Amino acid sequence: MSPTALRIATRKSALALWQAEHVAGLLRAAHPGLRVELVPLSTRGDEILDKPLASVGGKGLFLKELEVAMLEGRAELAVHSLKDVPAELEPGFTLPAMLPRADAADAFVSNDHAGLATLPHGARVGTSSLRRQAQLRAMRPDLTLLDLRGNVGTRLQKLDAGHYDAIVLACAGLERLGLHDRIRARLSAPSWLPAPGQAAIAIEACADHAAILELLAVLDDAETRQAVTAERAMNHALGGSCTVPVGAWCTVTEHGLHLRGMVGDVASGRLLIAEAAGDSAEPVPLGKQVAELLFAQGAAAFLGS
Ligand SMILES: NCc1[nH]cc(CCC(=O)O)c1CC(=O)O
Repeated sequence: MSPTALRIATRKSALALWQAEHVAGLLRAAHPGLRVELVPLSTRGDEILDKPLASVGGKGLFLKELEVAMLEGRAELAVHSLKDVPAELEPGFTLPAMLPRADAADAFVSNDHAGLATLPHGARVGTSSLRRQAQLRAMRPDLTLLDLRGNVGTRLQKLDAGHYDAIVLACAGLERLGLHDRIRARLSAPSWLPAPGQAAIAIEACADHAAILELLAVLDDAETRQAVTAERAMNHALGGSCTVPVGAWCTVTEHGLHLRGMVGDVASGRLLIAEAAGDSAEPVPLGKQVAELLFAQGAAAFLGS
């Protein structure tokens, strides 16, 4: 029997609520008559704001409460930014849909400066992402890198309050929040790599609820899934945590997939970069291949902890 209503577990940040509303609208349009509502929840990842994410347990913090809500029957699905979803899901869960990807570039955001290249010597740049820190170090060893956590609105407020000369955010998040005007410059591939899965919205559900999975799967975008599956497979093969600076960018063309991957070191600003092409039906082997190429360049020394 097909469900008549779906409840979407979501975090309460403006970006999370926008994404959950977006999915709700798509589900209502795809399934006329289906009732869809939001179940906003607090997660530990949202509550712990004073420490770098990597030191308090990583990405899973943002998912846990939403997964518990699904297990307890308070929601049928959860909506996430795929980049916040760990390489390996908790047992019993699956990602039945990934929406078409938005702009995966990062955004250079500043009130006083047009781009990274024209920042004055020693300028203060805010980001707690190790991937962003390592790439900033590589391009501009002179910069002062400062931690910056919180949701998108909080980060912009801290910039506007003068705590930083510039900050780095995801273009996709700014665009979804109607903040496109804050993007001073795009930091984009191939010279700057996004996080695995950046700019893709994922739907998570219990793996054994076949009727629900069927309703959700209509929103899946095959090309996005191929690309982000390759990126996430690479990340997983590298150890798949957010305690290491890892970037990945996979493009999909008529000729197949092309994956470029990066492992970096924040202290030295050294970046290892590898790339390979593969068949669009085989994204996981491609991700593993690029991870192997990075290991062949010495990635293990960057990952060791
Ligand atoms: N880490 C928080 C987060 N998770 C997803 C996005 C942006 C949207 C996306 O990548 O889909 C952001 C904000 C940011 O990095 O600026």
